[in-house]
Amino acid sequence: MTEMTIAVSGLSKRYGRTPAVDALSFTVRPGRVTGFVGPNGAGKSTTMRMMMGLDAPDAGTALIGGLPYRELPDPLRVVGALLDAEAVHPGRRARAHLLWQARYNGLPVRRVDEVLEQVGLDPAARRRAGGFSLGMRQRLGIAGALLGDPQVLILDEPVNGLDPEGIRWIRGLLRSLAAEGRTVLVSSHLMGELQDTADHLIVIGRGRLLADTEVDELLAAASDDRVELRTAHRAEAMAVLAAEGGTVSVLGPDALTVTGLGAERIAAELASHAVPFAHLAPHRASLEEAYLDLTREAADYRAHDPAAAPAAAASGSGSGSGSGSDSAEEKGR
Ligand SMILES: Nc1ncnc2c1ncn2[C@@H]1O[C@H](COP(=O)(O)OP(=O)(O)OP(=O)(O)O)[C@@H](O)[C@H]1O
Repeated sequence: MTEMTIAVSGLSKRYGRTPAVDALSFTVRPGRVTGFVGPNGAGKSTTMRMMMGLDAPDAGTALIGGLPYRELPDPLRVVGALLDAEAVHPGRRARAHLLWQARYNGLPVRRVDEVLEQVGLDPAARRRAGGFSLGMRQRLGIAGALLGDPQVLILDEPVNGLDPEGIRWIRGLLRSLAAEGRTVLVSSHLMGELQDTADHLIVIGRGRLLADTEVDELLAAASDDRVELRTAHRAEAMAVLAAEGGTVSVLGPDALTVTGLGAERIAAELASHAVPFAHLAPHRASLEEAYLDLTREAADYRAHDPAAAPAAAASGSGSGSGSGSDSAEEKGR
């Protein structure tokens, strides 16, 4: 079977004078969940629409299994997409909507009941989509994407509107689709949403690539050697660890962070000075922190550009450690 990658190369699109997507290149591979992240207005939806042949690029290509979407011989069996959950006619019943989609695209009708069950909408199959909650409409859109049993899934903000049970469900679904060897691209403007879902991340800002990275690598790079320590004997612990060359800062009444000494060394020093402690663990950065580190310099740059206010606001909380000398903008080139 052809390897069903999504290959984006030099992709660009402007709306008037605004570049929505700017010379973007990346590859989405099978067998893993790839998160597509960036603040509101970063260009995720525009990129996905170009992948699906719904918008024409000004330059560059977006190929699925080596072909533009419009040249795929049997597109719905190759790619399933959720681009706009509001696209269902409100008067149409869920099952009738999927039946129409299946018949129109020459897909087996039995798939309709299979996908309704897969997304947990079978009890609502005969209800009109107009009465659905946003979460139910998302599930119906995902059912439509799965109808052709496609190798490639392109889902724009599928978590939007889902309740906690729904979020857990979609995580499981995406992970199992990837485990079956499918190519899964899922966008979100919230990094945290993808923390337990994505294996790989494509991060964009203002239409440009900021990072193309394994989630684990990004987290490791952002986690540095900070160790969190809880002890009721804060002053003694600070004295011992500072004397050993650690940099200690106070997090709370009984909480410290220590850099410059590993967790094992800290445990050994505290034990040898008979300072009791309750908790000692290496700090593990959240995806949100890693993302802020990654976009900080790009955000500083954007803060001087009034046209970029939404992107700057979305990534400008300013917490965390310095991001070193190579800027996120440079990494993207
Ligand atoms: N049809 C359009 N006409 C004019 N401008 C558009 C159109 N579609 C998108 N844009 C602009 O292109 C830029 C990228 O928008 P896009 O919707 O692709 O971003 P996004 O990353 O998907 O954002 P969100 O997270 O808000 O969905 C934005 O500046 C947006 O205003």
